[in-house]
Amino acid sequence: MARITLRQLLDHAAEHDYGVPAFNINNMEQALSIMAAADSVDAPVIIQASRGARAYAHDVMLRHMMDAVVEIYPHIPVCVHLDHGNNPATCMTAIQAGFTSVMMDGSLMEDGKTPADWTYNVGVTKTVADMAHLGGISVEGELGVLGSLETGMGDKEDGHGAEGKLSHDQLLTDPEEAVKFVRETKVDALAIAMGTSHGAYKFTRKPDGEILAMHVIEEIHRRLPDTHLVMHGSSSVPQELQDIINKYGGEIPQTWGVPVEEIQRGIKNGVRKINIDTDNRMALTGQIRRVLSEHPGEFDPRKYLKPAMEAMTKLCAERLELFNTAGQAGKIKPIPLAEMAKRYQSGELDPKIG
Ligand SMILES: O=C(CO)COP(=O)(O)O
Ligand SMILES: O=C[C@H](O)COP(=O)(O)O
Ligand SMILES: [Zn+2]
Ligand SMILES: [Zn+2]
Repeated sequence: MARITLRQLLDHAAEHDYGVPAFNINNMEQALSIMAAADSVDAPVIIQASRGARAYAHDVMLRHMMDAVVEIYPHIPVCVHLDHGNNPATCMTAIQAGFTSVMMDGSLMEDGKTPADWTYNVGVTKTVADMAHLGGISVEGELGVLGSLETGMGDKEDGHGAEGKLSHDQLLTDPEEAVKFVRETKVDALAIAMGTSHGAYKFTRKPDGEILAMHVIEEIHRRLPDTHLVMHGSSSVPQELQDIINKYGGEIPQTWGVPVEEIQRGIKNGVRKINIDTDNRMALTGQIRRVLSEHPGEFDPRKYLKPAMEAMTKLCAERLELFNTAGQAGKIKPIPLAEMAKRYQSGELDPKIG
């Protein structure tokens, strides 16, 4: 039994100064690629599924897939997390499907596109935290709206994300409000906005402090040193993956992601969960394009999916190494949900705010 809660995993990461990538999955190939990477470097992992992934794969399939990976790799702690839950019901059904952690993203309304106000966000997030903690399940909240500081636009690319132009204030989490938010909701982890966005088109140039506001993370960490921070939209969009896709018929305009050094700087400042989806999508697509273009007669999916999985495994293993997640799996013994529930009840896991 190696399923672990987000809270236990991030507490361990904070204690030992590392970060944990949260990789998105939609199918078996992605799940197996992540696990092969985690196994190769002895790292715990967070596997997350969005609402879109749940609709694509079906909750029953996801549940059995997660059972399968913990059975295949019993020594690897796996946190199964809901990415961007849009309302309390979505979070509750994820818990029923075996997720050990949920994100209640109250930065946007239920429609996933209208920026929400403070009262709404605190209300839904606290509701989910109160309920989930009774069962020992962890909760991530979000304060601030993800979007580009270059254009003021939210990210619509993945079907969720703010619509219309956002103000600078909305795009940068306010450190004072972050303290209040964590105190009122008792979330286990806090996603913050500081210029990253989902998808491949994050920045039109290599980001500096103007458009990737790492100083906001440092400021929040100073005020909330015991809160686990989450960076969304943290794909690096490596040049070589853009190149390979374009070499084999793709058309990805030149773009920049979040440099790994910036994520490492975040990890020194309380970032414990780093969300990565796009990089893996690109790693898979690059190899599928290459194989189909080099071997146009090929029609056995394994012939292109296997190299695709290898590329994804390589990318995941690199991130696990660079975030210092590697080598930590063997040091963690997952705490059962019932025991986590007792710890929440006792107040032991309440946010520590000075
Ligand atoms: O934040 C993410 C999922 O919640 C994924 O971000 P990327 O699109 O940068 O991979
Ligand atoms: O938002 C985060 C992930 O990139 C998931 O994207 P998705 O909603 O297209 O599954
Ligand atoms: Zn997304
Ligand atoms: Zn996200």
